[in-house]
Amino acid sequence: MPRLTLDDLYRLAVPSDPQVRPGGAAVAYTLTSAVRDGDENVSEIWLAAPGAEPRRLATGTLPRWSPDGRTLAFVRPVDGKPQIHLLPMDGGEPRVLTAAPLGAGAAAWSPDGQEIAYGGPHGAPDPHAPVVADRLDYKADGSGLLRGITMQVFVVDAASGESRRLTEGDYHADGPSWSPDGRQIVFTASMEPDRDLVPSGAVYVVDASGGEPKRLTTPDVVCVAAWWLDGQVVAAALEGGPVGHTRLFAVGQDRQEEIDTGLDRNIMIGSPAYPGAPPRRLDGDLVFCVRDRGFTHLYRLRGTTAEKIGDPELSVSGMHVCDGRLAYVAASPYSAGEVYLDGERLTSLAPADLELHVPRSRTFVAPDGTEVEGFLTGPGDGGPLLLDIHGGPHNAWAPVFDGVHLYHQVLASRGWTVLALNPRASDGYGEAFYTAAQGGWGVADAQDFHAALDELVADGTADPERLAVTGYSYGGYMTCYLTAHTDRFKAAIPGGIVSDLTSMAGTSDAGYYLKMWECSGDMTPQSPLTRAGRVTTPTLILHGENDDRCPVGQAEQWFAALREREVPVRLVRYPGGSHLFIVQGRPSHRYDYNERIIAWLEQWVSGSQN
Ligand SMILES: CSCC[C@H](NC=O)C(=O)N[C@@H](Cc1ccccc1)C(=O)O
Repeated sequence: MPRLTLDDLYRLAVPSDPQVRPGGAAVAYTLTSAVRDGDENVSEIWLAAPGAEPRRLATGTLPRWSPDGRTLAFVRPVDGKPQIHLLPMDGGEPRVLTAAPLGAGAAAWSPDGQEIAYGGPHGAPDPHAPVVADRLDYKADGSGLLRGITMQVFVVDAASGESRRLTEGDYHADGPSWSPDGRQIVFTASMEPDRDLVPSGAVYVVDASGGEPKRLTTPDVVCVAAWWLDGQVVAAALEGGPVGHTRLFAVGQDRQEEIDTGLDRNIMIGSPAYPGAPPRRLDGDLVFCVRDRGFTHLYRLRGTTAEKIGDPELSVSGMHVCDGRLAYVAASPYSAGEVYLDGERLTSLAPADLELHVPRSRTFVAPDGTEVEGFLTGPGDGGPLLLDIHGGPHNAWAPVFDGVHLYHQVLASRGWTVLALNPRASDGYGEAFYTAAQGGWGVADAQDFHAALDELVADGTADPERLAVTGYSYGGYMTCYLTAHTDRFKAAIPGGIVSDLTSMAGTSDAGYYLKMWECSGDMTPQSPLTRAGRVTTPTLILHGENDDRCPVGQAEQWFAALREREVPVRLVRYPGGSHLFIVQGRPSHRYDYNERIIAWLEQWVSGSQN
């Protein structure tokens, strides 16, 4: 069977956001593909049911069923702005419902199906006016300069399309969820004047007809989302600081109580580039996603006991429950994602005509006794090895096929072994592990990479003369950090990089968070630029030009520092690319990113040219 090539990027279709149809054994989901024509990612809404071929319903994203299951709301751009559309399931074309000047988010149906709440941007920005900032949160990766735009909650009449704004103020409010009687809506917002300096986020409740929102949660938790689940408001929140596991809380007036899952695991509610989904009720029990040693698994809380449900070899990226039926999207070593309903697979999206290399788990022990897990893809026969470092630093590699890092598969076919390591600070190994590099970026975790490489060299898995390193974001940071401390790598490819923590702290949209909580204390030993003079490794820097998380100046600084010392270095800038461009960006950029990694390795690592 043939092996994967980079052109398969244009053949992969990845499902997400499954939604169980009320009263029916069917699941709507979004299916996203990269399309060469127009160089765009196209998302469509599909419907899958047991015993039937999945069928395409419409182009769009964020499918949401009306309570009677007869109408499907979804989001699709009109004149460049996302608007909520309604698709009647008994026939007919979708009709556009909202005319939100800056666009609308996912639909939240009222329990009687008469109205829809949604979060959306609000404001009247003038692109030519001077941009005035009084707080640090004046920009956000993916959106750029906010120019006074805030997120607000709106309610639209599902019949007339008449819309009203429910929240108003100099704060961001989002994630509306209706009370079972349809009289109230909860949402999350951070209304503190110094919310850019103090981690904050609370659950508010407001009458659906309007009025002053009332705060429900107390300031000792930072709420990121809330849902009304069977008459109970449940919030996802952090306690005791902004770096740590997300937990679930039962929310009342002026109080919240942690829902004890008994698991030392991070609750995953889902966000761009991170797997997970909002928790749901299944026959009264709470079902939620957690990170679990690289995988994302589903758990069901029966009373006080959380039980893992579903196939532990699958890694879940989305989940939904309705009328006692559980749908999820999950990836395996052979598929970037399939849709399941009550454990039955409804789709066949895997590239079945390709033979994929399957990642193998392996644990390593760092000098201080910390155990770290990694996944090896490729022959492991003493040939070249590429160390790949994930972002976050609190993300994690999963031992499944993904449609982003296609170079893993191509390199494995060309004799490379790829090591995707989950060093300390990765998610899925407990909270102490998650926070183990706070204030010690590089200083604490560099040993994990060296320990793994030492073991793989010692046992003949990798050739010590043909080691290379790559990584994105935190992984780009660590690639710079490692090459500033060792010459063991023959090539390095940092992407979306962090090179200078001092300038990063003042220019990233998360710079203050980085300085105060991730790299607190003396940043000098943590900053790669401190030791740029030590670098000899030929380095290819790949960076999105519109990255507001790790601004392109980070790449420019590293490029200049290496070039002036005559280290072989190349900088590639991706026009319009945000921090997430390798996941969500133009297909041609994603292809190029993969292609350049392979070409740089083959140029600089001897004996690896094919
Ligand atoms: C409060 S969001 C900043 C952290 C975020 N974490 C999850 O991914 C993130 O974007 N991390 C970057 C690296 C980074 C960390 C802290 C501040 C700026 C950038 C990443 O994706 O690795």
